[in-house]
Amino acid sequence: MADSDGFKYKGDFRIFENVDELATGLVDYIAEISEMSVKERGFFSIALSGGSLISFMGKLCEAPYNKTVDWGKWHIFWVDERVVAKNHVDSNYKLAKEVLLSKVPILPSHVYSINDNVSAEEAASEYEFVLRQLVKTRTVNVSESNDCPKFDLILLGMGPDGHIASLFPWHASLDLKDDWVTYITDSPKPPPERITFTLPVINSASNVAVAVSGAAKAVAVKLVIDGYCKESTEFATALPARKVQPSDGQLVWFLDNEAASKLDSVASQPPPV
Ligand SMILES: O=C(O)[C@H](O)[C@@H](O)[C@H](O)[C@H](O)COP(=O)(O)O
Repeated sequence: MADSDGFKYKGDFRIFENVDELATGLVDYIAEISEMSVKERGFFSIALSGGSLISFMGKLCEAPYNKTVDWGKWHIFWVDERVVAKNHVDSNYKLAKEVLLSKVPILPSHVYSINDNVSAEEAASEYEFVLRQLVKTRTVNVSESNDCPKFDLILLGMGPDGHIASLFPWHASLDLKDDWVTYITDSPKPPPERITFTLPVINSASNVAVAVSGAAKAVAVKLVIDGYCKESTEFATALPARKVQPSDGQLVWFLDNEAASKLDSVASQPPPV
């Protein structure tokens, strides 16, 4: 449905019976984009968020992916990171390392984690500097319409408030146009200090996937995809996830039945016989 300003939400969605099937669908898709990117560019640049998304990715360590994926070509980034030590329980890097990076042959020099020895502000500007170098060498592709990095794949989760990465509803960071990476010190989801890609970078990617599960997210999913929800007084336009609209790329949602349960297209299906 179009918003009052005529904005019409674009994106595909895939709905799965349960989180196990969602995880299989997601890793199949990641393996496919990886193969395509390596064929086209010789590299695969992938940016990860934190949260349950990473547990879904655990299936990449299993057959057939552990053998068929060209791990040596992967370059791994973080869409957002909590400003904590890399061995801290809140670190997105630590989670990805435990679930995936320590179990597959990704080259340590291709893992671009955030400097955990400096302030949030310094970490964000250092990370942007690193990205600029990698865009120059085209390890990360560049967008043709702006000078932003064009990641082969950006993976996002979504909170019940509609946040993605560390971009939260009504936060000034949502309006940044020129920065690639920014920092916040007031995250409503702990811990408070985080660094995050900005919307222009997320929306410049070739592919963006949002993986969401559970009934607690159903209202936000409905607001973002359908643009309204009778059970909520929130404005759909305020949800950061609704601002994820790749300008020249594909957006795919991976949902389990519970998260998708309020969508128009699902609610209008006849009940199974
Ligand atoms: O570091 C973070 O906190 C995240 O990157 C954040 O954006 C996360 O992806 C969502 O909050 C969904 O997390 P869950 O899937 O665990 O609910």
